[in-house]
Amino acid sequence: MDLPTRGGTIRRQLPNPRELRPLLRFRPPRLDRTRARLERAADVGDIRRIARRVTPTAPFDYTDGAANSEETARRNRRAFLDAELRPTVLRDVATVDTSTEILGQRSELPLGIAPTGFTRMMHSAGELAGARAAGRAGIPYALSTMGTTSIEELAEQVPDTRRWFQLYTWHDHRERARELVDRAQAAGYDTLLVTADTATGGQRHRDHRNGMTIPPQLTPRTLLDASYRPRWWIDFLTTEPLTFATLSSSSGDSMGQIMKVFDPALSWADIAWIREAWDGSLVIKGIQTPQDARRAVDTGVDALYLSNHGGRQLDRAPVPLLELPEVRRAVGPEVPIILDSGITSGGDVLAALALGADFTMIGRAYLYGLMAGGQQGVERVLEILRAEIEVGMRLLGVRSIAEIGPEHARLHWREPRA
Ligand SMILES: Cc1cc2nc3c(=O)[nH]c(=O)nc-3n(C[C@H](O)[C@H](O)[C@H](O)COP(=O)(O)O)c2cc1C
Ligand SMILES: O=C(O)C(=O)c1ccccc1
Repeated sequence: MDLPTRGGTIRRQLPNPRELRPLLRFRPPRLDRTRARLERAADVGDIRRIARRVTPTAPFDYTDGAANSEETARRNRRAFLDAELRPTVLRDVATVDTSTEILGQRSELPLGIAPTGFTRMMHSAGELAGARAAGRAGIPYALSTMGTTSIEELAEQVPDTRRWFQLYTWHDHRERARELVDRAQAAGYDTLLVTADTATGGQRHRDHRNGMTIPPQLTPRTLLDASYRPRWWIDFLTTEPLTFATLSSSSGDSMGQIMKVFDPALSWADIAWIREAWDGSLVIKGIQTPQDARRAVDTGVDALYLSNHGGRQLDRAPVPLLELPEVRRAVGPEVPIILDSGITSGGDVLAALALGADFTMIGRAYLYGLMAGGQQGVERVLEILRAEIEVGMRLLGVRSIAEIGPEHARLHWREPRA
């Protein structure tokens, strides 16, 4: 074959068939299909598509969905996409350091794994997979009160991962909250996140429509779905039944019933006794306005966690990224701010840091990885985000997380029309 080039042509020799023979004898080792699929995924969106293919509709929708109109989850994403990243060029970014410090300890990335309930329903590897992947990446992992691995087992199995514990309190069961706090303390969790945006459960319409129950059940309705995803069901039915970090049992309850367990009477007065009961760092998760941010600081928390629960609670709630600059102004430069809701890329993380956050968390992004490929899937998500953060830092012209400042992002890529 002759290829035209500027200087003339290059004659390409066709190979002698005899030389091809050794190639034909070569048998590639059987590739691990999951790993190959994960490797081909370029971003978290690709990982989500794999997750959707291999996970039954009900658990996928529980994870992917949000409250009511789901508009809050869309706004969370839109705010990140509308943010503009503003480079400072010619800064010698030959070496960049993605690590930072949060609540007194180093984290290799400005990012942690957010607490999620029912994690062994997304994939049988569940919380242990998330915590192991976090440990390998050198970032913190938060266990939910509604997790499906006990406080003690997680600590025992994954002792080297930095562990945070997220607290939900139950109606009429305040003493149980105290017991959980004591257990988390005894098991070496260093930070307590008290979730404040869950006075009651959000209304998740996808769960209602799917007739979702905990645990998922094989009904005529789910059988067809199961025929497309037999691997998930085999896995689910042959591994340890769902037990909870803290609940005694759950047997076929609908999401609507489960959402009734939350304690609507939880108030600011409770933060004071929790502060007394807990020796480690204390964080209120689910702060959504500058006013509440100031109030939280006044009660003596160690950090604020700005979150609308990924749009899963109050529909049309404020978008954390959009509130962030005003919250930062309200509380001053010293109070650490952790932010989540809508983060799916390294660029999202950098935008949050530039606009005033110190640290970020991911919920769905890591769960897509978990559904797509267990621990390997979470590791792939963290690797994708790590690479995006590193490339993003170089292109922004910063060598360290501390160098990221307000000059590096604007909330809207063009001024909103007047
Ligand atoms: C499936 C799922 C379960 C969750 N369970 C909890 C929980 O038990 N406790 C809690 O405080 N937040 C929970 N969250 C909220 C996350 O901690 C986090 O705030 C949210 O996922 C962030 O938004 P993102 O998914 O867009 O990253 C859950 C989120 C998801 C997606
Ligand atoms: O789904 C959630 O967002 C959540 O916080 C939760 C977790 C477990 C049970 C109920 C709600």
